[in-house]
Amino acid sequence: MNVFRKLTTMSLESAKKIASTKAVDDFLKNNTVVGIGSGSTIVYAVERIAEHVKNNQWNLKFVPTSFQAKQLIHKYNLPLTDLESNPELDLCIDGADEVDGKLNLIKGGGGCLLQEKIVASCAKTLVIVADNTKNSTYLGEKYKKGIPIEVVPLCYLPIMNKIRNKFGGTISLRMAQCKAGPVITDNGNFILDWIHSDIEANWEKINVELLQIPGLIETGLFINMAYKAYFGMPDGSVKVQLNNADEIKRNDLQ
Ligand SMILES: O=C[C@H](O)[C@H](O)[C@H](O)COP(=O)(O)O
Repeated sequence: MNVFRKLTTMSLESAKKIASTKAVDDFLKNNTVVGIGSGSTIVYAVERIAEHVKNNQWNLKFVPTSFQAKQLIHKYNLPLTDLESNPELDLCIDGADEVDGKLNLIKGGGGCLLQEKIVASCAKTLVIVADNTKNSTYLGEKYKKGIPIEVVPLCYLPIMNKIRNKFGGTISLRMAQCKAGPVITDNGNFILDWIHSDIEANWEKINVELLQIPGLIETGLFINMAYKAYFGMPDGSVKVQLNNADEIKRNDLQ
């Protein structure tokens, strides 16, 4: 492996780890219900959570946002629960593909956006952990693969046409890497990736309009949902970004 490439990869992984460690140390409390996000960064958060549970004998329960998250919860022998037993969560920790200046997010690069958004919406506080490459001014500045959109398989093509005709941009059906055909989500659906590179885009309005399309289940636009984001920086520090919007839930200030 090229040495430069190896060093870059290592520093990104360590950036994910320091962000996750600090977020967990700041937000995890005893006797709470916690949502566990999906992706590569959340792995470090769960590692840290498992240390707290073991060292402090904490009584916590965990709601997964994907098959992967459920496996992580099992791997560390953490107590698993669901939204039927625990419809209200104290905290949800998750990664993101991009975080803009207002803490709006693009999520779903790993195809897990639907359950992630449901679980986050049931939590008092959503905290995001990421490496510094995810920190941007506007959505689409850094993450170039487009907005992930989960759709019912039978209408993926009309939905692609409707989005293209109404909003422009380019849109594609996400194809699997080790299987012939499309990616199938944990919910049995397809994912579209929509590239719309207007830096002035009103994502809140677009998100509402997208959700009007029959068969379009959910978007990877998480608008005004995150309270705080932790970014691991190349110098080993952690940058913390806060959502100052009045309506955002903030259980660390209570
Ligand atoms: O569908 C995947 C999720 O939204 C992830 O949280 C997101 O893609 C970030 O993943 P990673 O931490 O691997 O960059």
